[in-house]
Amino acid sequence: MAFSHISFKKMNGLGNDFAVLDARANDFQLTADEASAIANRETGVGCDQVIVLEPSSRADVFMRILNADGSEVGACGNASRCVGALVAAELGRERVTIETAAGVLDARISGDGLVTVDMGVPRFGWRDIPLAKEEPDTRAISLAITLPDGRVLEGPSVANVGNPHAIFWVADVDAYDLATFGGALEYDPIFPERANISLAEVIDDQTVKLRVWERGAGITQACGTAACATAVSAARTGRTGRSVEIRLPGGVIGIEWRADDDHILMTGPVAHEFEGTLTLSGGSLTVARES
Ligand SMILES: N[C@@H](CCC[C@H](N)C(=O)O)C(=O)O
Repeated sequence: MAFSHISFKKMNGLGNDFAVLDARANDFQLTADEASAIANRETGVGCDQVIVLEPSSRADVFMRILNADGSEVGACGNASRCVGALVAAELGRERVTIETAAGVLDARISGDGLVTVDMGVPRFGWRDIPLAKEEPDTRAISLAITLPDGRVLEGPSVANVGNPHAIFWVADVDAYDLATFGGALEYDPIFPERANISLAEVIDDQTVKLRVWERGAGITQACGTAACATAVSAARTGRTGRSVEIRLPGGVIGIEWRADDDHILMTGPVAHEFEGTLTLSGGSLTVARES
């Protein structure tokens, strides 16, 4: 590791949890192995993603996102809300901007403790997802998967909202054990950069129930970008309107796919868990929890 002591904050968005490290004043780079060690729930801080805050010349902060397996990615909806809340509190403002590898996001804090992030415009072209081969209609691609119990999942919608998502529409999301087959779908050859895999059930034209297997992290309590990708895919396929409530195991995210400019507005809560210090000594990581 390129650091010996660094403080962290443990936060979550609807149970999707993060170790947030601050490299703005104290410059360091994490390797994939170091991020995995921090994410380890037995020996590290324990989290789905490691978030590193860095200086930005285009926004109030740059947010680097590393999955629990160490892979670096372009977007994380729940972490965007957490970082938005942190930086807004630091600056004493209600609106802040966050640069990510996928672009600059605008975050707004409302008086009710919720944070709204403009997640930008979704992309649906097969090269944008990306997919390994041309698919003429990304509202339902030609992928079909036979599950170990013989049932078939087919025709997922796909979308890129800064990261790749595949959404399988089913009648009952609880009738499937996503943990047993999510990993194989994440690595299906149709997804050259792997993908986040969701099962989605339409409750009514304003409500969708969602379970997510996250690329690089496995099953999580909530995934903000999956909520965005699901909402836009639901609207695109005529399953819902453009304003929906996405119900995840960890709670509810509100999504509005704005008609004026196609930007996705994601609204949800953030939570502070505890703070602490990471120390590297003799090549091993120790975690001291301070509050
Ligand atoms: N939990 C996040 C998504 C994190 C990245 C994702 N696993 C990927 O690899 O694309 C969210 O709330 O969006």
